[in-house]
Order: sequence, then C-alpha cells, then structure tokens
Amino acid sequence: MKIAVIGCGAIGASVLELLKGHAAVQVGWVLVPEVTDAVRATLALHAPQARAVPALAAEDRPDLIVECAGHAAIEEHVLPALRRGIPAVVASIGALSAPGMAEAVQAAAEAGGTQVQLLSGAIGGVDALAAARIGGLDEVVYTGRKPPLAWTGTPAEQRCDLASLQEAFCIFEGSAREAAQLYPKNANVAATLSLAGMGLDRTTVRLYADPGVDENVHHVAARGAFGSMELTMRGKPLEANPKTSALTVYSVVRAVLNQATAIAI
Ligand SMILES: NC(=O)C1=CN([C@@H]2O[C@H](COP(=O)(O)OP(=O)(O)OC[C@H]3O[C@@H](n4cnc5c(N)ncnc54)[C@H](O)[C@@H]3O)[C@@H](O)[C@H]2O)C=CC1
Ligand SMILES: O=C([O-])CC(=O)C(=O)O
Repeated sequence: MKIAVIGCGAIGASVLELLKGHAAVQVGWVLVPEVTDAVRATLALHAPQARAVPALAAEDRPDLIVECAGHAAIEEHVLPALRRGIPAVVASIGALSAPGMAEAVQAAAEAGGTQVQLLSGAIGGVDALAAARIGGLDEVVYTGRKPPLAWTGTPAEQRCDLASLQEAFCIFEGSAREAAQLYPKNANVAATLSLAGMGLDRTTVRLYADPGVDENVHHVAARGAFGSMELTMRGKPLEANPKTSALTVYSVVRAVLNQATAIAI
C-alpha cells in the first residue's frame, strides 16, 4: 500500500518514523506547505523514498491519504482526494465543525465513491460511544485539561495569565462546535466525541488550563439507553508539540496498518 501523509510536524514526523521500513506500507508523498530544511531532514531520516510536495499532482494516486496537519488541510487536500476516489483518514476532526464542512466532506466522499475515517486520536472509547448512540444518548460531557503551556497561542491567553496560574482555570465552557472553532489545535477530541455521540451542538465541553497536571487529561462521561460510561485518558504530550498527545500518533499508525493487514483491530 502506498500512502500520502499530509503534514510533517509533531504527528507527521512521528508517523513517518513508526512506518519506516514497514513491509506493507510505503509513504510515497508527504504534503507540506513549504519544503523546509526540517522537512528534508525528517524525510532523509525516516522516509527517504517519499517526495515532499505542496499538493498531489493529477497523476499521483495514493491508496490512502492520511491527514495530520491541521483544519485547513481538510479543504485543501482531503476534499480533492476524496472527490478523486482516494480514501482518507483524518486527525483534524474539529475541522468538521465549520459551517457546511461536514456536509462537504460527505459530498466529496460520495462523489468519489470512497470513505473518510475520523480517527479516535488522543481519546479512547469512541467505539463504545458511537455504539451507545444507536440506542439513544441522554448526556455527554467532555472535560479537557492541559498544562497552561499547551494553551499558548490560543484565546485562553485573553482569559487568564497562563504563565502565573496557581490553580486550574476554566478557559471554556460551551458546545463542542464552539470549542472546536475557538481551539482548533486543542479541541479535536471534543469534536470527535460529539460526532460519535450527541452531535456538535448538544455535547457539553469544559476546557481547563491546569498547572496541577503535566499530561493532557481527557475525561468523558456519557449516559443513555445503554447505561453509562466514564473514561479518563492521561495522555503524554509529544515533546515536539505539547498541545498534542502521543496517543494521536499511535491512532494514526493503527488506522494505516488496519488498512494494510488481513485482520483489522
Ligand atoms: N484528533 C486528535 O485527537 C488530535 C488531532 N490533532 C490535529 O492534528 C494536527 C497536527 O498536529 P501536530 O502534528 O501536533 O501539529 P504541528 O503544528 O506540529 O504540525 C503540523 C504540520 O502540518 C503542516 N501543515 C499545516 N497546514 C497545512 C496544510 N494546509 N497542508 C499541509 N500541511 C500543513 C505544517 O507545516 C506542519 O508540518 C493539529 O492541528 C490538530 O488539528 C492534534 C492532536 C490530537
Ligand atoms: O492531543 C490531545 O491531547 C488532544 C488535542 O490536542 C485535541 O483534542 O485537539
């Protein structure tokens, strides 16, 4: 299987490293806005066979396109690939919270006769929640808690002084749709849980900058016809990007390998 990876940052570079030399999967293309020295160095180390390009050319036809780049990459790369019939796996799930984007993704996949898989990323329990939805859900509440540093460069900076926080500070309370729009690099999990469960407008989200944690802590509580569930993930942040949990990388690699092996789990 020959794949294209979109993005070569904290997730993309780690994905290339884990897929390096894999018998069943070859990375043929890495899509980046600019081929920097850092990108060249990463490819030389982990994917020397791959070509770094700004976009797929008409003659490039990967078996799968793997998005780990950010919300803008959905419109720029994933939609055109889907329309061409290339299946996709997507990490930037919050992108589907933008007006008309979920419909655009669906229409592109239908037009291409293919499918897009929304990854579980940094959270677990998506399988249980999506199954529970079939029976009917009454409530889903997601609480995301990250060290203050992980909220730099976000609207949280206008709500508190991140550097001097002494205790947990609630920087956001509202719908998953709003969370995903305001915090595109920190609230993909909120979008994932809501798309699996009660939808972007009916899932309650609370986000905290918390000097008392050094991991990215995700808590989900759900109730419905199935019973109830509660889950806490304490994800180790990636050194290259403290906003992102390492599990996200493993989730991408799992999805890729599941496409390439006889038994998927
Ligand atoms: N579903 C989940 O649980 C999670 C999802 N994410 C998503 O993954 C994204 C990437 O995360 P990181 O690797 O940590 O970020 P990063 O900032 O370390 O790397 C992003 C990479 O994507 C590239 N890029 C940016 N815009 C692009 C575009 N339009 N087309 C092609 N490449 C583009 C950048 O040049 C960079 O190489 C986040 O922005 C977020 O949307 C991140 C963490 C968890
Ligand atoms: O990686 C994480 O811990 C979660 C994350 O950034 C997101 O939900 O966007």
